[in-house]
Amino acid sequence: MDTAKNTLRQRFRARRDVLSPQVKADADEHLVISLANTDLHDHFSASPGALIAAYVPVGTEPGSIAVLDTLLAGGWDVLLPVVVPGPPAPLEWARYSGPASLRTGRFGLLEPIGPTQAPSAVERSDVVLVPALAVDRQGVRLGRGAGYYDRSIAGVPRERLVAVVYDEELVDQLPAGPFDVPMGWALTPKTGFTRLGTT
Ligand SMILES: Nc1nc2c(c(=O)[nH]1)N(C=O)[C@@H](CNc1ccc(C(=O)N[C@@H](CCC(=O)O)C(=O)O)cc1)CN2
Ligand SMILES: Nc1ncnc2c1ncn2[C@@H]1O[C@H](COP(=O)(O)OP(=O)(O)OP(=O)(O)O)[C@@H](O)[C@H]1O
Repeated sequence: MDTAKNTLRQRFRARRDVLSPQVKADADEHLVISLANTDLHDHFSASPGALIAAYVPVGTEPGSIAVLDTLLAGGWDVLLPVVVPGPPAPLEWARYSGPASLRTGRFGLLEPIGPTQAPSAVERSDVVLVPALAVDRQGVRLGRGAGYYDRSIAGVPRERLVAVVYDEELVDQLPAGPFDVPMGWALTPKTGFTRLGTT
């Protein structure tokens, strides 16, 4: 199972590695539009002022700081993950209050400088945007392979969990592992929100 997942990770990574800056920028712009429009409120029945857990994209991960700023401008409270020292453990969380509030943390990831909140903070979120390399139509998500998110989101209702991927990374089937937490939605640049696991 792990070999199968690792082979798939390499394959999806290789595709991201050759994304042109223009394609990436267009995709990020579309994500901003999806999140700025009413989709979020329609799908999650959460009003501005509600809490959304997001992530700061690195490399060719879909999304941008502009996505985070769009959420802030829309009145959302935004939480970002903080990786704690040591072996993989549940993520801690801290509030995003703008690009100046970020500093480089573990693995070169940007993290908020403000006070951190316990891992359970994510369970108060109305929406959780989860980074992924791919997701399938049943909701099985392929992540980086360290298990940080699977350790962190098991207590979040599925219908609040959104895997953010490029359109080609929403696929028919991925191998599922025992700890995989199923996603309720995919968010892709071209299609916006797609409900997962309902057929
Ligand atoms: N933008 C973003 N933030 C995120 C995640 C993510 O996938 N994307 N995570 C999703 O889980 C968590 C961090 N998970 C990570 C897991 C492994 C590595 C990584 O690069 N590991 C290297 C070892 C680097 C080192 O030891 O210094 C490796 O595996 O080779 C980075 C982040 C939380 N924040
Ligand atoms: N809740 C958990 N408790 C203990 N081990 C876990 C848990 N979740 C995942 N793991 C372990 O972490 C490793 C990576 O898991 P998996 O392949 O599901 O990662 P992933 O979902 O791709 O990564 P991530 O969640 O970091 O994006 C595996 O060895 C898995 O057994």
